[in-house]
Amino acid sequence: MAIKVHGPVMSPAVMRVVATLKEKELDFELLSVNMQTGDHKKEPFISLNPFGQVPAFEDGDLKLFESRAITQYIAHTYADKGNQLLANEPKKMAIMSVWMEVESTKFDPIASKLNFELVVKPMLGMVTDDAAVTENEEKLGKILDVYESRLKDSKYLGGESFTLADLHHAPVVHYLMGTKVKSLFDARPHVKDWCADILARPAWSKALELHKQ
Ligand SMILES: N[C@@H](CCC(=O)N[C@@H](CS)C(=O)NCC(=O)O)C(=O)O
Repeated sequence: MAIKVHGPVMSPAVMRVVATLKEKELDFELLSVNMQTGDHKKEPFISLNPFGQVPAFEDGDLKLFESRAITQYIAHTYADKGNQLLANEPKKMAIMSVWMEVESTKFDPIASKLNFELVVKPMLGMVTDDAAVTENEEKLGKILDVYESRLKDSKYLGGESFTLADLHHAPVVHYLMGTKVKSLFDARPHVKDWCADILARPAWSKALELHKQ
């Protein structure tokens, strides 16, 4: 049975899953969920994710939600397909997990808030809260200082090879690159190179092609 991803491809959390499937060269079906009409808060979607958020995911009889849990399932289950996205031994895996946690608990809340203020609100004709932008730019700068120091010593966050710890950042980094917040990434040379590297991956370009459809 085909892998199914439910959710709009413009959503960063959906893109996290789509990029992983592209890295793994897996076929999948993308099923749209109309968030404007609130379909993510109603049946049948709510049976797939009781929290009413995209994405939801199906692989045969397995149903999952939470994008980072889904990417880890894909990377483990399809380890022999496409590009390897996991570290290959327990200590390296633990370091990779550290940076996956950093992404989800430290980077993402701040970066997603900036994405909401600077990308989503203008798209929806809403007014950007400049004070919130300033406050979160300051917070993001401090987080990126830590990234800069990590990436001085290590090509990727999890180690010397690209892993899910890097991939999980790609969607929000992609959107922020089109905003004034890009200067925060560019001001830190190792962070700048890392962003260019993770966004230049063929799988990421293939995932972005879905935005055009
Ligand atoms: N932790 C969740 C977050 C998912 C999430 O925030 N999805 C957003 C779209 S990117 C959403 O569904 N927002 C609508 C809502 O929260 O009602 C994940 O990674 O899957």
